[in-house]
Amino acid sequence: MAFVSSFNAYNVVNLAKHSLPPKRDYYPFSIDCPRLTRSPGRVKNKQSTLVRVVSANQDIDFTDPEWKRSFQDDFDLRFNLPHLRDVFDIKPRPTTFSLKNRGSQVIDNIDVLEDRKNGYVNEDDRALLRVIRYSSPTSAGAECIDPDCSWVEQWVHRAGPRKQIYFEPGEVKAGIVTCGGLCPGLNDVIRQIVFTLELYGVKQIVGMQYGYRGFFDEGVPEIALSRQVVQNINLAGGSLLGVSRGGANISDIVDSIQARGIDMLFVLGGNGTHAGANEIHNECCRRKMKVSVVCVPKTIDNDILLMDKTFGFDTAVEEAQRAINSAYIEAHSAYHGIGLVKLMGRSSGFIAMHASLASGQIDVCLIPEVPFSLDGPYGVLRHLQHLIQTKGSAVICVAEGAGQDLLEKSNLTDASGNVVLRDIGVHIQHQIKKHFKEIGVPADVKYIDPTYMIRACRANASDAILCTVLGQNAVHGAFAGYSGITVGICNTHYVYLPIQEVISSPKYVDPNSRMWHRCLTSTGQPDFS
Ligand SMILES: Nc1ncnc2c1ncn2[C@@H]1O[C@H](COP(=O)(O)OP(=O)(O)OP(=O)(O)O)[C@@H](O)[C@H]1O
Ligand SMILES: O=P(O)(O)OC[C@H]1O[C@](O)(CO)[C@@H](O)[C@@H]1O
Ligand SMILES: [Mg+2]
Repeated sequence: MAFVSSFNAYNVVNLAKHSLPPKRDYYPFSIDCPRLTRSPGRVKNKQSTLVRVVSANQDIDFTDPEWKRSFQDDFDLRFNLPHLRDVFDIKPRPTTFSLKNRGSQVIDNIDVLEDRKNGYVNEDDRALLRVIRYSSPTSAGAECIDPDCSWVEQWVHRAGPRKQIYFEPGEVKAGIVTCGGLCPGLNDVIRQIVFTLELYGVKQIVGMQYGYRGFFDEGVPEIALSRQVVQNINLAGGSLLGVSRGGANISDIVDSIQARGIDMLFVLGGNGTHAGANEIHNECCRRKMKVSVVCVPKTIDNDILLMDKTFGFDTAVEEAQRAINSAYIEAHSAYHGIGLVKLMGRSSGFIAMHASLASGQIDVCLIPEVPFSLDGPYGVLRHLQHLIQTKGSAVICVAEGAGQDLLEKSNLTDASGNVVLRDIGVHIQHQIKKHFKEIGVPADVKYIDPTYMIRACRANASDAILCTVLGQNAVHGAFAGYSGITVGICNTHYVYLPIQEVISSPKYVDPNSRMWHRCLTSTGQPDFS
């Protein structure tokens, strides 16, 4: 077979350690991981004031007529996808994925098939990351690179099946792992990954149980996955494989990957999981293991950079409607009723903002990105007083990460190192009761905390489609030979992004964005700062 010349060499030391049969995928040459280590940052403009920018961390001289070209070159380098070819001297073979192929059939001569009907994506295809041309930095939500906010094209790699692949499907062992908190759609993604792997002709697919723990806890064995096993898992919420936080020792995980002979690892998780997956990718690279590590971003918080949205978010927002609607009915039916709903969102207020917008029943939306006071003439409590006087009732939606500065600082962290937040919902509830008691006005406060109800449910239709496409593209990305990448949706197009580019920080609601402005227009709330 015309395939991958240097796969026949292996790393004898590592293999001996785990008493494995020799595999073709360990490569003894000393080639360093070539990935750039730059991260997004801020650029100084010529007046030396800091402009909010989309990317790049070097100083740019905007008086240089070539600055835009340098910026774009730098951008292209950063968004270039890490590929197994960067480390291994490998050659591709024609893909076994064909829309005319149904798994069992081996395609000997791909050229006889019509490419267009198979839907292959060219390696050089790109999607535009930013699509708005702002005429001024003062435009709502403007993300500017230079002081004039000029138009700079930023292209990222298009996701999809390639005509050439870098693995022999019959020899591949693929692993899937789900980490972090639950999220609607995890099962849909697992299911599509399995389906698509089988379409390529992969026979060995395993699920690692309970997140990264599954790699090192001998009490939780890997489980074999097949179309039959995953056929109906999308009908329920949760994760077939289980999830967990903490305990990610990268060296142990990579030892385990090596010992199990995993060639492709699909990692479903949020920011923390992505950081772990990137380290796994780098460690595999350092050990010269030919393993493709591909992430699928999972978080109801929608806080992953550069993406339109993450799967599970839509469902969470939809589920949050039920809580908001109940709070509204309670508040509306009571004399001086005040409904309060706390929604998830550790660092970002996307769920609270979108749920408020969707319900149309919220009078006050509080998110982590926008500071507020409870007390004083411009505080939330005075506004509630006004709402009770004028409307007779009020409904508040607060994100869990909002107003943490009003509470005692928390020194606790969870197993993954995330700060355990103080309960802003309980605090606001107490403050409202106290305030109305002090001013001698009756208020009937009803507090609803639907926290786990909005994520322990089955994906809705829009998330189910998103999960399907992301799961398929994750497999296409691995077969295309990429590693250390994640798959996302940018401006409605599906793309591959280097993990490193999406983990530099959580994505936040921009208080200057049109969406936040729309939310304020909808609630009619004033500025509480
Ligand atoms: N910086 C990091 N480097 C390596 N591993 C990490 C890092 N941060 C977190 N992890 C590991 O990734 C896994 C998931 O992390 P975490 O609990 O933060 O969830 P997450 O992926 O951010 O998802 P969620 O959106 O539910 O918070 C854990 O096993 C954790 O130990
Ligand atoms: O209680 P757990 O499982 O740690 O999850 C809570 C966290 O999950 C998240 O929704 C992220 O998935 C955060 O907003 C929230 O703080
Ligand atoms: Mg996280």
